[in-house]
Amino acid sequence: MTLICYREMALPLWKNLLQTTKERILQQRRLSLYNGAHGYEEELIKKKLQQFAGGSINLSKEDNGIGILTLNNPRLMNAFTGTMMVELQERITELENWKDGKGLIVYGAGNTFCSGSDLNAVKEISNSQDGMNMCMFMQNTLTRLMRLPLISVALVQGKAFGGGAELTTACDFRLMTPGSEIRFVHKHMGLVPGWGGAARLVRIVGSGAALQLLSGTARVDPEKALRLGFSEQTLSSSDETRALEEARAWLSQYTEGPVSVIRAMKKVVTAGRELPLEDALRTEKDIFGTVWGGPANLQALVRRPKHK
Ligand SMILES: CCC(=O)SCCNC(=O)CCNC(=O)[C@H](O)C(C)(C)COP(=O)(O)OP(=O)(O)OC[C@H]1O[C@@H](n2cnc3c(N)ncnc32)[C@H](O)[C@@H]1OP(=O)(O)O
Repeated sequence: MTLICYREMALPLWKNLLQTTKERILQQRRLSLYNGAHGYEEELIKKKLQQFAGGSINLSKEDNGIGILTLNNPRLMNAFTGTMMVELQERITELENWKDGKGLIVYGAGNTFCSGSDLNAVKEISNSQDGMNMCMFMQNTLTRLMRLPLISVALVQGKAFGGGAELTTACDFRLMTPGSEIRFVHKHMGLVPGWGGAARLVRIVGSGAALQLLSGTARVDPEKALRLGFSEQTLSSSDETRALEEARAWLSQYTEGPVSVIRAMKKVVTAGRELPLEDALRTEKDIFGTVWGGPANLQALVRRPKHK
């Protein structure tokens, strides 16, 4: 009798768990670009990447709704090892499931951003199948980062080279510290960007400037980045703790306010940025429906604020 009751209680729980897991996988597929239909073999490349260990990607979630994502491999100027690529994907999944999140700062440990992919690992996966799978793996992950309902900013200290430069373009904004440098060095490696960096760069600075930065492997210092509209601001300090504090303060101007509204704001902009106009308008209507008559809206109607 007890056994039957226990089974009856446990069954809906299992069903619920299965349903949630299924929904999560479906949501990840929707937010990603590539799947098996594109010849993408995720499990194969993950297994390969796990062989190149080192460093870590750390995430801390603060009470103010700001997440801090740290690239942590200072011995190699925060170059992306294989396990760091896999960990980045895991942290992005965590951020997708963080319902209280409003903002994200991406930065590198040890006063430098990231020197791109780990050249030791790259040498070992230089065949075409691994290269294509790694490219699709990183594009999927960085596209999901770009589509997070969080306002994201790359805090660039020291150097952001190659894949590190590409990563900065997956954030909504970039802040640079004095003496820092972003550089798409791919041409020197006989490559073009493959983590989605070229497509995103064109949308940020325009096709002419993007072509110059890529084909000239130009050094982008804070002044040049400001001129190009690539960076929002040059911070006053290049000290890690103080720069992080400044980045937090800068981001807070935009994350201040109710979670539901901030997240909805990022979603309407993502739709506007990515979809054809009519689809973007319909998406905006749907997202509007999630905040209209919601708690923040009703409270504002009671307060009747004057926007002086
Ligand atoms: C997606 C496509 C890509 O990302 S392709 C990779 C593009 N990136 C690169 O080619 C960066 C190559 N590295 C460099 O140009 C220099 O190391 C830079 C980043 C300018 C730093 O110079 P510097 O401050 O003098 O330090 P360093 O050269 O002594 O470097 C310290 C240790 O870090 C290592 N390191 C650096 N970058 C990488 C990398 N991408 N992959 C693997 N290791 C890297 C250096 O080799 C050096 O290590 P070690 O002390 O010699 O053992």
